[in-house]
Amino acid sequence: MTARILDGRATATAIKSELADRVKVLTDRGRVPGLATVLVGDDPASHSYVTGKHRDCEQVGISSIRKELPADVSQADLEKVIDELNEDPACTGYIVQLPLPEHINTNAILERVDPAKDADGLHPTNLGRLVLNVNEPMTSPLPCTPAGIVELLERHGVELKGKHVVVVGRGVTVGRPIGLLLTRREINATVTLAHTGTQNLGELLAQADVVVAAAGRPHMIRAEQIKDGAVLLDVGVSRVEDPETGKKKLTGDIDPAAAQKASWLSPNPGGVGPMTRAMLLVNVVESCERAEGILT
Ligand SMILES: Nc1nc2c(c(=O)[nH]1)N[C@@H](CN(C=O)c1ccc(C(=O)N[C@@H](CCC(=O)O)C(=O)O)cc1)CN2
Repeated sequence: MTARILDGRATATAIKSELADRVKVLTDRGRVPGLATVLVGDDPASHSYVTGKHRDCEQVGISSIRKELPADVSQADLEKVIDELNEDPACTGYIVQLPLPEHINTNAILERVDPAKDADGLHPTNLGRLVLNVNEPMTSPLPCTPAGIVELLERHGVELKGKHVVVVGRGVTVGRPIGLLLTRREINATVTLAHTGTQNLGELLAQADVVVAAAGRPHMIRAEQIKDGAVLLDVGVSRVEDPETGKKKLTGDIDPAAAQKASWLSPNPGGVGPMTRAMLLVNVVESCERAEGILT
């Protein structure tokens, strides 16, 4: 068996085309969606993700604002930028690119974002709504990567109902929130959250119908660990030196040989990453639609 590809690039392109029509409706009514990004420091990967977010905005007609701060910015100065964005009417939603430098209290920053402008769905109020399941119908943004994974599977017709999903990784952007989403009644999966401290990971993987690998450990999930026909979502990303070229290349958490045993695989790059970006745009558009009374 060779896995079929969960094509995140093509799916994200389709979502962006649908969003462009919705943005036109909003702008025709005088409500222009505007995404701001806050980037601290000069990490090349974070720079490239933020650049991609602005490019996506341009493609669908969302205006965008870019705030860049030095790596040694103080907590107080960063909070000032957050306060300005909370007040800026041109910014209808924004994100603070993660990770932030170690001297910054990340949770305090996430908590300072106006929950109504939280385009990442990572404010405690919005995560709390996910926990309480008050989000049905959608009244607040979902974290982008978990929402992107669900959308990617749905658009490829992969059923999650009754399936055992093993999530590897407990980060705030993927591992922790995805279980809350997948165990909702309308999705109805059973979720085990594993992480780098899990002692019987092998046993859990052998039982998994679906594996969400989000630990950021290159090729940690191997073919011999997974069940025949498992669905594999490769989320974690590391930059590893290619022995042939000596250059750094993107490497996911799943060993490519696992594709021979899986039924579906999201490649990395080209799988969940583009979906994360597409769902960010969805959050921005939906918050404007809610404000306009189009989405209830
Ligand atoms: N505030 C946030 N910070 C971070 C998030 C997040 O959702 N919100 N997630 C990640 C980074 N991220 C978005 O910010 C992100 C990562 C990867 C991609 C992506 O499209 N990757 C491409 C490959 C890109 C490359 O070639 O370098 C792919 O997978 O095909 C998009 C967004 C951590 N921080």
